[in-house]
Amino acid sequence: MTVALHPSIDNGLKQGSGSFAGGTLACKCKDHQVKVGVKGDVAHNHACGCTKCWKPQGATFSVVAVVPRQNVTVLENGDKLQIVDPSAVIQRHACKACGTHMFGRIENKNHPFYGLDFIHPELFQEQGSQAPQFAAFVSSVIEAGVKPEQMAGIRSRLKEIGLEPYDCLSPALMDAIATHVAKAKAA
Ligand SMILES: N[C@@H](CCC(=O)N[C@@H](CS)C(=O)NCC(=O)O)C(=O)O
Ligand SMILES: [Zn+2]
Ligand SMILES: [Zn+2]
Repeated sequence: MTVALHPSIDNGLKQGSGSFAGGTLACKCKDHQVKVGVKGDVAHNHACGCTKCWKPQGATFSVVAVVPRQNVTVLENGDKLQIVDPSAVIQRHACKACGTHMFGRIENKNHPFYGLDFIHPELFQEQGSQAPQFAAFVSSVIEAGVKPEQMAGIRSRLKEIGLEPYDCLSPALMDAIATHVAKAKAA
């Protein structure tokens, strides 16, 4: 049996159009959906295995990407949003009714990723946003109940669909974090 990772990637990656102009994220409620507008395409889209990122029922990974925070606007039913964990680095704004995380925001101005919001591209009503590029925090799925002996199968399935598995972030993002830290230390 094929390992199920996430419904939007289990049948292979759907490549982005390369010219995605942005769109609207909608929560899973049947009515009074929370809607969030996003300008432009996403970046660093990836599968995340951590326990904090929102994933649909039955998924092992979330699919999450970043956009500039100034490109994110709550359009409808913002009164249904609440912050899941105000003490977390990423403040995830979720729909109180259906639990879907609509955007995650970093408020610490000294954080390497300050200025970027985290969103789940599967919630776009439109097609064509950037495809996932890699898998992050892969070992963390064990914290959510995956057995260690399942990990070889999970990593090999991720590679098969074209997502290099990392147990933290991708080298590009780890380099960006280290560069930020080095500059802060030098200042
Ligand atoms: N092993 C931990 C890792 C959590 C973690 O560090 N997640 C990353 C990727 S989303 C992060 O940047 N978290 C910051 C936060 O959740 O606020 C878990 O699965 O809960
Ligand atoms: Zn909802
Ligand atoms: Zn995560």
